[in-house]
Amino acid sequence: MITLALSKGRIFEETMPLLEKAGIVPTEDPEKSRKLIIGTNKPDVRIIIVRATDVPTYVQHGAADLGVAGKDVLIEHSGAGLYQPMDLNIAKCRLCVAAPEGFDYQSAVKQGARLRIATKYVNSAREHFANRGVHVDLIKLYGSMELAPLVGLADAIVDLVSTGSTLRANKLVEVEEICDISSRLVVNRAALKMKVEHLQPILDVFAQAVSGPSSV
Ligand SMILES: Nc1ncnc2c1ncn2[C@@H]1O[C@H](COP(=O)(O)OP(=O)(O)OP(=O)(O)O)[C@@H](O)[C@H]1O
Ligand SMILES: O=P(O)(O)OC[C@H]1O[C@H](OP(=O)(O)OP(=O)(O)O)[C@H](O)[C@@H]1O
Repeated sequence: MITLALSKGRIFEETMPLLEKAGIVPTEDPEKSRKLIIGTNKPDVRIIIVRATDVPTYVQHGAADLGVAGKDVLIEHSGAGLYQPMDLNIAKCRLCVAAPEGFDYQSAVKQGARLRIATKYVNSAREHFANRGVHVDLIKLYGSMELAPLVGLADAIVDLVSTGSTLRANKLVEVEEICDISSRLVVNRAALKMKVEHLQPILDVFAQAVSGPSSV
């Protein structure tokens, strides 16, 4: 049995076309079903539905053989045992520093101000500000980071931006880009060795599907 860990929403939706190219079709839609283990048309392949941030944990511990996780999630996850064979080029966005429209971030940085930064991405944020020599107090949040500067919890945030509409809706502007983000396939190293006959064909089809629309 091969177990694939996916999160509901964009990761599931954007992974589906790649799975279909591998001839794998889920028997249920996780948006409609409350089931957390979903079968597929292949009796030896199942999909487990987990939180996006939990995908690396399930794969690391071998509860899933492989999974799809954002680079943002993988940077924050600490743990060995994960093999990252490919960038699937899905769920694309960027990790940014954003601040309220009226806040002169660059001047504050130049003046050496100590900034309060709200984020879910503390490892990425710590590294980014350390590289820039910016003094920060990091405030860990689990979502809705855009709210923090609006209510005085933080001076700025580190969050994902795609269209920019969430920032605009909350009168925030991007002041620095940290890195591009996309989702990666992650594979349990032990599973790769022990289940290579089952896993390798799936990995091969994923690789072909990612490399171009003309491939099968
Ligand atoms: N607006 C966006 N556009 C494109 N990709 C995004 C966007 N927001 C997040 N992503 C990517 O999709 C992944 C999954 O995001 P999703 O919103 O489904 O989960 P989450 O709410 O971030 O995680 P969790 O449920 O564990 O808190 C993220 O880890 C990121 O790589
Ligand atoms: O630039 P945009 O296109 O507006 O996208 C950016 C938003 O997308 C992500 O949130 P998401 O939609 O995943 O909601 P969540 O944080 O509640 O999961 C991210 O945390 C931003 O809030």
